[in-house]
Order: sequence, then structure tokens, then C-alpha cells
Amino acid sequence: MTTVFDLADDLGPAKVIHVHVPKVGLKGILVVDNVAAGPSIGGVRMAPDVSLTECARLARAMTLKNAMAGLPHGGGKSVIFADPKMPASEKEQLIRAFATAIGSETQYIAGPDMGTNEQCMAWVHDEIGRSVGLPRELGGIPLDQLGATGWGLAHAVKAALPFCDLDLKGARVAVQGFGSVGYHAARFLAAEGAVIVAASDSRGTIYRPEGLDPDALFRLKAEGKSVGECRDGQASGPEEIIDVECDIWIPAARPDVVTEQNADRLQTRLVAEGANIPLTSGAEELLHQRGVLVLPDFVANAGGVICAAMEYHGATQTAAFDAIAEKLTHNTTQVLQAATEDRVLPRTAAVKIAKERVRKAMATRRWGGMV
Ligand SMILES: NC(=O)C1=CN([C@@H]2O[C@H](COP(=O)(O)OP(=O)(O)OC[C@H]3O[C@@H](n4cnc5c(N)ncnc54)[C@H](OP(=O)(O)O)[C@@H]3O)[C@@H](O)[C@H]2O)C=CC1
Ligand SMILES: O=C(O)CCC(=O)C(=O)O
Repeated sequence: MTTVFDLADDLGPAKVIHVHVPKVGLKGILVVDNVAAGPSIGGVRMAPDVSLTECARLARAMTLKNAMAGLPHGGGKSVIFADPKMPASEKEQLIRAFATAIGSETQYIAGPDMGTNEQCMAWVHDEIGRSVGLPRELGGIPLDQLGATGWGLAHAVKAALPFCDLDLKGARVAVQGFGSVGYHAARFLAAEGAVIVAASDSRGTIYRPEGLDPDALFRLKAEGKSVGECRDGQASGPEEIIDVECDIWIPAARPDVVTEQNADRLQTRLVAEGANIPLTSGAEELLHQRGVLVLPDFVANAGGVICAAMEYHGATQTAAFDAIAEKLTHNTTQVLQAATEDRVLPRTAAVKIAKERVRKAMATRRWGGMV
């Protein structure tokens, strides 16, 4: 059996909490990874097949992401074992019970992630007075609705273009996962001249070399349909998105979708990781050897948490979006320059920068800030 200590190193996790409320069918885990820079921020993920390992890996990604983004926050993440498409009243009960169960852990501020949204954060806030990514009516900046992460991802892609000799005008983009991150990334990139040649969700892939309209696909999703049901284009199974020939491939769904076993199927020049931990480290290494540039998740998808942190500290939407554009452009360039100079993978360069920052923050704290 994997225990959390098998996953631990000098940075964390600081704390792991399992919660169980049989009366409402709640099983959940909170991992507070590192809080040296301040209380941890990270999303609540709801999916039937989450795990302690996934939660701990995602919490570490948040530690690195928040450090890279220069936020006064550590990293944490939580998971709820459930189908997010359950009836709304049951979902509300589950989220409220989870919020109450973790309410005393003030070193964790919950935000939205896969399977949760602004409405869920409003329920958390109502229970424990602490969450980010709130609806506007509660003074929040609705980051999923506005597409904060997609906005950041588009800026990361633009900053990466000179490093892979690409022009955004006419660049062919394939997006795996058409939720909040995937849709908005597609929308912002299409607005700058990129051509969205393919998109997928959990039920299917749609391919159209002449280009798909992200807003039309979004409307289909809003009707409860799959992108594969779009009439303009060639439909196939969800797996087929990996084989689409393109210039920019954007994973925006689950972890480990590209591994050592299928990395050779990707036919692209740039992978911009919108999802958290979508590629295994072995897959990133193989792609690097083939000359494919891979923008690491915790650098490229920081837009959401920057927005969340700025909301928490009272900033306006405009200030948050300006900060995302500035930070994502600067950080992507810094990481890719360091990777080029040191002849290492972008992830290696990025981890070095982020870990140095976390260790410096830990050095200022009693017990490294772990208690
Ligand atoms: N929201 C945010 O601001 C941030 C999110 N992220 C990360 O981005 C990723 C996506 O998050 P988000 O967009 O918020 O999540 P959503 O729940 O809004 O969307 C997830 C999308 O992924 C699709 N999906 C699920 N399984 C598969 C699969 N096997 N193949 C293809 N598509 C699949 C879903 O399909 P269907 O619609 O059919 O269910 C859905 O379209 C996650 O890894 C998350 O941690 C990272 C930073 C910030
Ligand atoms: O919006 C948030 O605060 C959550 C951010 C997050 O979980 C992520 O960046 O993966």
C-alpha cells in the first residue's frame, strides 16, 4: 500500500487529511503540500477515479506553480471521489460536507478544478468563509467563466513561439479536453489567427483541418452534447486527438494522457500543458529528444491561480488579467531561455527555479513553515 510518506521529500507534503462522511457518501482527501510562502491555494477536483497519489502530485504542482508565479501562497489540492455530473442537489450536499470537514484547516484555500466551478466555491464559502474563484455576486472574479487559465496559456504559447520557430497565424491547434481551460485557450488562440483543427472531450474527438469554431463547440457542450457531435467535421473516439497532426497540442483534461507508450503518436511542434501533470516525465523526455518543445504545466497553466490569489487579495478583474499576461510571458521566456542555455528540458529548468524559491521561503520560517 502506498503511504503518503512514500511520496514525501524535503518540500512536503506538510499535511494530509482524509475525510469520510458516510451519511452523504463523501470520501475526500486534502493534501497541503507546502505553506512556507503563505496559506496554500489549490483546486478541489471531483472525479470517480481520483487517488491519494494524484492528489499529492497535484498539490506539489501547486507548490511549484505558486512559487513560479511569485504568489504569497503555498500549494495544496483536494479531491472528492464522486461523479461531478450527479444531480445538483446531491453535489451541493457533498461539497458542503467536504467544506465543513476541512474547514478547520486554515492553511488551505479551495479553488475550482475539474468537476467543480464557481457555484461550488460559493457553497464552500458559505460553509467556512474561505474559498477563491467565487461568482461575481460574492465579489469574486469568476475565473473559469472568464477563462483566466486559457488567457494565460495563450500568452505562454505566444512567448514560446520564437523558441520553436512558429507563427501563431495559421498555426494548427489541437485541444484535448473542452472544458474551462480547453475552450478558453482555443478561443484566445483562434482570436490571434490560430486554426483550431481538432478538439476532444471524454466522449469523442472532432477534426476539421479548415478550422472549428470554439464558440460553436462551447454551445454544443452547454447543451450537454459532446464535441464529437459537431456536424462540421470528422468525428472519432476521444483517444484519436493524440494522432491529429498539428503545430500546437494542448492537453486540457486528465493526468498522464501522454506516456512513454503513446508519445510517439504526437505529431506536433509545441505542447502547451493546460492540464496538470498531463504528460509523464518519460514522455516529456522522449518528445524533447524529438525536438518537440513542451511547456510545463505549472508554468503554462498558472493563469487560474494568479486570478484566484488576486481575487483573495482584493484585486480587480482587469488587474488580474494584466498580471496573468505579464507573468506568463515573463516566466515562459525565463524558463525557455534557461533551458536553452543549460541544454536541459524546460521542466528541469522550471523546477530548479521554483524549488529554489520555495527553499528560500522555507529558510525564513521556523520548521521550514511546515507546521
Ligand atoms: N480551471 C482552471 O482554471 C485550471 C485547470 N487546470 C487543469 O486543467 C485541466 C482541465 O480543467 P478544467 O478545464 O477546469 O476542467 P473541466 O471539468 O472544465 O473540463 C475538463 C474537460 O476534460 C474532458 N475530459 C475528461 N476526460 C477526458 C478524456 N479522457 N479525454 C478527453 N477529454 C476528457 C471533459 O470532457 P466532458 O466535457 O465530456 O466531461 C471536459 O471537457 C485539469 O487538469 C485541471 O487541473 C489547471 C489550472 C487551472
Ligand atoms: O483556481 C484555483 O485557485 C485553483 C488553481 C488550481 O487548482 C490549479 O491551478 O490547478
